[in-house]
Amino acid sequence: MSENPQPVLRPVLRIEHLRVLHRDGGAPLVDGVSLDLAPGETLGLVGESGSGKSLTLRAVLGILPAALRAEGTVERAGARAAMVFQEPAIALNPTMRVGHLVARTWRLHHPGATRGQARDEAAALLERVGIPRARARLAAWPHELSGGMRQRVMIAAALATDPGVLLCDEPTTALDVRVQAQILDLLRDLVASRDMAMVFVSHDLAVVGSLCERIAVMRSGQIVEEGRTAAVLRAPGHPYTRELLAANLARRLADAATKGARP
Ligand SMILES: Nc1ncnc2c1ncn2[C@@H]1O[C@H](COP(=O)(O)OP(=O)(O)OP(=O)(O)O)[C@@H](O)[C@H]1O
Repeated sequence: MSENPQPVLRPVLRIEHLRVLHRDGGAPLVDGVSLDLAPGETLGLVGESGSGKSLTLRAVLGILPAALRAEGTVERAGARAAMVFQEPAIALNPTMRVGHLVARTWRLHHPGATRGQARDEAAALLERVGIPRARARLAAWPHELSGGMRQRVMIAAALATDPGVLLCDEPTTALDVRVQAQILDLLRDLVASRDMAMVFVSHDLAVVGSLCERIAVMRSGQIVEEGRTAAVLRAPGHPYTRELLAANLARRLADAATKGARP
């Protein structure tokens, strides 16, 4: 029988035995998380509120709150990581025009470039993330844009760093369902066209199911189950994953019933 081994790709992100702890002691908030991400791979990180998903992403990026510290290994193999946060209204600087934010971020990563080049790149990036009349919007303030457009600006700013890994922390939770779907389409398209890996934190298993090849389920700071998304959702091995699935299904059914009951 002939063997047909998969090429071994060097991971763009390797997390080993990551722990996040309070500086003044107590139980770890993230407790021994290990994950590998190949170039272009998509991983959904799910689990109930407080299970340690956001802190895992923040530890990868080195932006933990001052009261916390990380232990363990995070290797990025030269790939940059950029983060898209849940609430673009908070993450965006309200006193900076959106074009300036994107141009400035791009210029930080292209030191020899001129202001004019940075402006052109910013317009191209805003256009890439689906902002109509991008050049005219360079001068817009964040408050002049809708929530969905603001999240597109955040994604453009993340892309300006030319990341190998995009870390998304519930990037669509604050948006209405229609806009959510548009942003998910955009992320799907970006990951496919840029060979960018992505970690996508979400409560919503259906969203992860539609977006991510792999899934890791977190509970109390630990990964309790990990695998191909389709396999895990079809036949969850851990009781907690089954609970999460049941809770997700119940919520979806309740939402559908509420919508159906509207006059
Ligand atoms: N700055 C902080 N100081 C102390 N504890 C914190 C801090 N930030 C988060 N925590 C605690 O760490 C734990 C994990 O938080 P984290 O935000 O990673 O959870 P999460 O899984 O992302 O939850 P959610 O889905 O609600 O965003 C929680 O118990 C939280 O209360």
